Amino acid sequence: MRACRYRRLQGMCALLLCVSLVLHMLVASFILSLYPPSCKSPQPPGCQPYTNLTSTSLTHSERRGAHEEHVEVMDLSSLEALFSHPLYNLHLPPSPDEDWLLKVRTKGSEEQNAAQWISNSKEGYDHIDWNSSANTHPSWLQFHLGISRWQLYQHRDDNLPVLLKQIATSRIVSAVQKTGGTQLKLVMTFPNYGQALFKPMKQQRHEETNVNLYYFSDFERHNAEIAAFHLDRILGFRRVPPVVGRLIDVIKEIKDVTTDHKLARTFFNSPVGNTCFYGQCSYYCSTEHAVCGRPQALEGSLAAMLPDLTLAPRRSWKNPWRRSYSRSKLALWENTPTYCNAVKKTPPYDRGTRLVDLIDMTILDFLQSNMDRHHYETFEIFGNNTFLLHLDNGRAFGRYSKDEPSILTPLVQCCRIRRSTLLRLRLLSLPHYRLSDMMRTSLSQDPLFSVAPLLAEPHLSALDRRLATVLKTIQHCLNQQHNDVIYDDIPDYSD
Ligand SMILES: Nc1ncnc2c1ncn2[C@@H]1O[C@H](COP(=O)(O)OP(=O)(O)OP(=O)(O)O)[C@@H](O)[C@H]1O
Ligand SMILES: [Mn+2]
Repeated sequence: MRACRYRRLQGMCALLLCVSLVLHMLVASFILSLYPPSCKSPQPPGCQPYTNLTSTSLTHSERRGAHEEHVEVMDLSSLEALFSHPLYNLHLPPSPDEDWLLKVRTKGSEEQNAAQWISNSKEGYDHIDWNSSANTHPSWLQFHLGISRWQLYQHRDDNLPVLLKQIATSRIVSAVQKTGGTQLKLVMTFPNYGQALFKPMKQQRHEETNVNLYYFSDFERHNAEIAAFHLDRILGFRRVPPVVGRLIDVIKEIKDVTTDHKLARTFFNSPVGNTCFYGQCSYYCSTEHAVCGRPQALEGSLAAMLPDLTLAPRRSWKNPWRRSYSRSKLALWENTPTYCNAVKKTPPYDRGTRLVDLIDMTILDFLQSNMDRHHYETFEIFGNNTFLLHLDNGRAFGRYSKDEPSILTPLVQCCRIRRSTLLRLRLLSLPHYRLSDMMRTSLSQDPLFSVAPLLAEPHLSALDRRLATVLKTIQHCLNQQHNDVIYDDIPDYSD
């Protein structure tokens, strides 16, 4: 650990040693201590599009004949054209050193460049033979090292398809329950010490949320987590951690490998012989809410884990437009049309990009009809000048036959939007780049597409309908001659 020193965490080697009980983190910190800054250069133009990931661990019996043909022919060129558009390739100045989440001093790294970190052979894990050269780093580590002040990954990040494929196909060494939150989720670990957050399928994709359920009683949907990642990327935000679908064998890949005895104790066989489990959590962890394989195969979403909180602490913020989470009470914003005036004067919304970042998140949530954005998180090290993490999208895409106008309230009340966001939204409303088409194409790259489309067609059409509503709302703001509707974050770009 001699060379270890994170940016602005000088002298924190002791802290890193404290947390080194977690082996994968220890490995990460060794590597980070050697990491040369030059590895973060922007991606070269024309690098690989997000490669097709359909050839994963799905068994043939899981596939549907007619649908499978479709899998092979999905044309990625329209999505490729979108991602080649100048609005996705804006020339931004290179990020200064302090804009990287994890970064180390280069001093002293030269003599260690040749060194390799050798792991004690631990059962189930790969032998580590990484050194300080970035191309030996596992994809999860490259992902962590690529997180910056303004985004989780770069546009056309070469590592993204590699990371997704690794999460979708690598052997699962361990699966333990993640505490916190209301619903059952597992942290899965791979042989290269990478980790992902697993959320199981709880609802068939074509089902709509029961109209009598309040939003806070709605189930979470694995396909919503996957679709949110694709939607966020198509919107050009890159603020949702990479998510991929996977068919899990609940016995071989959870029960047999878990060290979580509380979780193991909740496995049982259903009356028709499917293997089910329910884990322990505050609301939805009981025999009645069990998740079941068919008979062992269970669909789920796997989100790449963010760097551990001890390495990259996050701050949680209350959303000023959060719902009351009560059946009878309205929140203040719901009956105060001037609510935004007060928010605009309140730090951190009174300066910088925080308000327009919140509007970006609002637009993502209205499009996917996610009412469950009570909090959002940021990386603490970046202070108030940073992007908002779009975590937890499990309650999105519950209904396609109805839109939820109240989600758009921050935009309606504040009449403010980033110019780059507005221009991309307009682009996505053109026939050539229609949002629903982009989403259909993008989602076809997920491995679970070979079971069934991740979003049913009515959900895709709802996206176009909701996008038109967003654009109409902005037009209404402009017509009312608000003089500060557009926050011009790209003054050099002419449309
Ligand atoms: N990809 C990720 N990497 C690391 N931590 C994550 C990731 N996604 C979510 N988390 C953390 O895990 C916690 C629970 O996740 P999430 O909110 O998705 O679960 P949940 O059960 O839906 O929670 P809630 O009931 O509060 O909505 C969050 O507070 C978040 O900080
Ligand atoms: Mn949730």
